[in-house]
Amino acid sequence: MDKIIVRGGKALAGNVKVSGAKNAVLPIIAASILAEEGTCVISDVPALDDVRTICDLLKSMGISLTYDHEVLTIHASELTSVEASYELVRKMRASFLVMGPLLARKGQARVALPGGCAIGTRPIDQHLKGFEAMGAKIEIGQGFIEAKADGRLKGAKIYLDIASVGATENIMMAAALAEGTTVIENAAEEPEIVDLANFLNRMGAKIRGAGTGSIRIEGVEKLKGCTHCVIPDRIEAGTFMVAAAITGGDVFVEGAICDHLKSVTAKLREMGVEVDEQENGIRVRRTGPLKAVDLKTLPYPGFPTDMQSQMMALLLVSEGTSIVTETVFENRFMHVEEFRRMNANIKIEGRSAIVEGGSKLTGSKVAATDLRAGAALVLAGLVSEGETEVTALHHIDRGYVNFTEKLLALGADVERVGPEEKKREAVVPDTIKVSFSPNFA
Ligand SMILES: CC(=O)N[C@H]1[C@@H](OP(=O)(O)OP(=O)(O)OC[C@H]2O[C@@H](n3ccc(=O)[nH]c3=O)[C@H](O)[C@@H]2O)O[C@H](CO)[C@@H](O)[C@@H]1O
Ligand SMILES: C=C(OP(=O)(O)O)C(=O)O
Repeated sequence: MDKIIVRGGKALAGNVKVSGAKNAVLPIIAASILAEEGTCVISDVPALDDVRTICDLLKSMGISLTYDHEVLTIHASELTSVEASYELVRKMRASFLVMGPLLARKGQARVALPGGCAIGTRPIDQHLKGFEAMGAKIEIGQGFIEAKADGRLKGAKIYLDIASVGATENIMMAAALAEGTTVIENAAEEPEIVDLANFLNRMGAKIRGAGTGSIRIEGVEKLKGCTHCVIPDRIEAGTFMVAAAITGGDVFVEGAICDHLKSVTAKLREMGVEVDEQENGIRVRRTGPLKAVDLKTLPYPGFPTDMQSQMMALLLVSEGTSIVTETVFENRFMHVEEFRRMNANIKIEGRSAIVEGGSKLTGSKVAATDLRAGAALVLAGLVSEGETEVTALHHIDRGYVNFTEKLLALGADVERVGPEEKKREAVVPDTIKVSFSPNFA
């Protein structure tokens, strides 16, 4: 079993380059299924386990893919199967995003039920409601969801009860090939939705309003391959912003898009951290003490749930009491128990965690309970006394490219050890560009 070993006490300094966004690239790869002709060439594709999983899923459907220097080439015309297996959907819930494209292109799809995960039950009722409104018949049985359309899907007006990111994406992809116009109201507004809409429009779709609560999609008859560059990962960027702040460091997060990180920037500034928004990235510096602040997770442009645990690590070393309220996922406080092993003083009251700052964190053996929790434990380790060992790294590998190598290059005392590490073939070049051989072929 691999582990990350962190020895606390080093202030991070230097330049770190942000990789392409996991949550943008996954729906984009799913959307490539819609291309009946031509090739999709997607650049800045991060070498993540989740990317491998969705590529394996497309391969299992007869689609061929190649990956070289962060460029993924997809030939989706060869689509032969409309099924997504339990093994692949179980590994990663975003696999469910193939349902909309399959249904739109082939008129049918059979996708394993995604189920819940550590952070919540995560139902898919809004996705299904959208497909049904477009005329699909949905059946659930034997652990699968089967959807069938009689001919093309029909454009519809769909109001989402929750501004779900995944439902907005799945419906948008399905509607791209539907007959007539679809309007999604109370749509999610995340930057990843905009990136997906840009990709679809390059394929020939007619989508307007992505990034607002109302998206209008005029269905077209055919979509074809295109080229696209994925947006930088705002959550990875935010994680390194916190790494700079927690260690009292000075880090330039290269490639971070300031607009995508406004809520994180605002909270860091409230805490007394210097954040300098530049054209090609964000510089984060901290010289003084940190003030406690309250925060509440919300859909974009609110504070992202995917930054909640990293921010909690930072609040642990601030002066005073902070209240962190999680409104997006009902069970996203699993990291609290792990932080407590490091001497953190946190109380949970319903959907809020009362974080007492100022305790001296001590290194300990802890386990990642989800992707962001794993990153947050490493961040806490950077300022803990002694050695912290973080296990269950498969969570971190889902969403961070070369996490330890990037921290190491910023001066952290961190190493990854174990049998998996040997297989990863990671190289750490001067510039910390990706350096991974995922071998998708
Ligand atoms: C691959 C990807 O992009 N993952 C992101 C995406 O997940 P994901 O797309 O799964 O998140 P959603 O926006 O759908 O979920 C938000 C809330 O809506 C609920 N819900 C969702 C769909 C539905 O049909 N019914 C329903 O009740 C969920 O249980 C959750 O409580 O957005 C989340 C919220 O920003 C992020 O934390 C995830 O990192
Ligand atoms: C919750 C996350 O991802 P997913 O939706 O893929 O589980 C995340 O990226 O923090």
